[in-house]
Amino acid sequence: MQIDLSHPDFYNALPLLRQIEAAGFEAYFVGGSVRDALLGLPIHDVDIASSAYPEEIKQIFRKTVDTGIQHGTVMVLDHGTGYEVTTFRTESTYQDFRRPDHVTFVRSLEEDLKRRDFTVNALAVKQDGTVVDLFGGLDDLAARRLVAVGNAHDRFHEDALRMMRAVRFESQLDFAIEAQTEAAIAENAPLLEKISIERIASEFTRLLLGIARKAGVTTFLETGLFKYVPNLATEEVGLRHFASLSDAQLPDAESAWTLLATCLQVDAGKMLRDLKQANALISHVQHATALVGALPNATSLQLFDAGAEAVATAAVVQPYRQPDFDADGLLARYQALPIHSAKDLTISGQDLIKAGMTPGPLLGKTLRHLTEQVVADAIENEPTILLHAAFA
Ligand SMILES: Nc1ccn([C@@H]2O[C@H](COP(=O)(O)OP(=O)(O)OP(=O)(O)O)[C@@H](O)[C@H]2O)c(=O)n1
Repeated sequence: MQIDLSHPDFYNALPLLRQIEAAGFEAYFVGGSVRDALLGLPIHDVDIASSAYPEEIKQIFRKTVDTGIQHGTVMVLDHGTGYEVTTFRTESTYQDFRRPDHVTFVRSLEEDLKRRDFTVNALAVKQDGTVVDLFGGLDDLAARRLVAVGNAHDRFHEDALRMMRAVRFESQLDFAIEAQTEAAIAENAPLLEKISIERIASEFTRLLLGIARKAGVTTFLETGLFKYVPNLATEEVGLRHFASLSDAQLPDAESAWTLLATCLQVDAGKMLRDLKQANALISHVQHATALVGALPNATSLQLFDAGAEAVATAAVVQPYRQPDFDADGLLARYQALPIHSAKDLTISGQDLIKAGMTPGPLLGKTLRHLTEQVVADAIENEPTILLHAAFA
């Protein structure tokens, strides 16, 4: 089987593979880019695996950076682009079920491929485009099947995150997880407790954004993986409800978490803080969740307080909960608000002080009160009217 390597990400890296070969070593494209190219999907980073040891790679190329040399990865700089070249390796002791404690470099491609997670991720491509398929990955790709390489229990004991990767790939690629692999996930699900929350949450977010979200969430439930994720462990009913909604793909993490939080009826802020998500995401989802909870009869003030981003997210999310919801109408209502920020008031705190108000809590309260009245269209956003209302 040959693969077309005309995609610029592969094509531009071909001289590197040739140079490694010319020095007497093997070099292949491996991992997700090979899988995605064969599926006709856009590819991201190309990974190169080689029989050359890191020190040998550094001798072959003039410009290199030691990005992860203890794990065998050296970045080769070529015309301003960096390519990660990783030495074939095996991992021998796996005490924390997360990262290999000990990496052993090997010269054999087979040794390297057999420690990878799934057969579709264990394909290698030579510089002439020949696909090396030692574990049936091509058949599994064609059948859209996710199968652990070798013994599934061993693969999940080596790295328990792979169980989350399985449900993520199920959703992202619309693959089915093969029965023995799925049974091994159900059996080993408690190992997830050893994995950092950030890594679990990152895979879960990708699951939420996949094209087969319903299937991914269902397997996440059926295998019991959910029991080992903070805040989701007690939410089986809400997760089932979530899985029953429209399967249309969600556009971004904000809408995904907002839809989930409203289905689970949990405090979105707490859930996302516990899952160690970024503050910007937490704040966005908190506002959007509050608004979605108030729809379809949200007041102008609720729209104003939610803000543009959260209103846009609510307009995306609500139709999943209520298919006949008028999302455009919601956006139009927001656009039609007299102001969109307290800064849009035609007077400022300084103006109130100049007019005789003492700086302090009353000033803030007054500005808020004026904002509320303008948003509700009770008074006009006009300086003399606002000043009059402030001292009324
Ligand atoms: N827990 C893991 C992570 C990665 N891999 C192997 O390392 C490759 C690269 O991993 P990564 O870049 O994390 O994921 P991809 O499979 O490339 O998928 P994506 O780019 O969609 O994350 C995988 O294809 C797989 O062969 C693995 O065996 N076990």
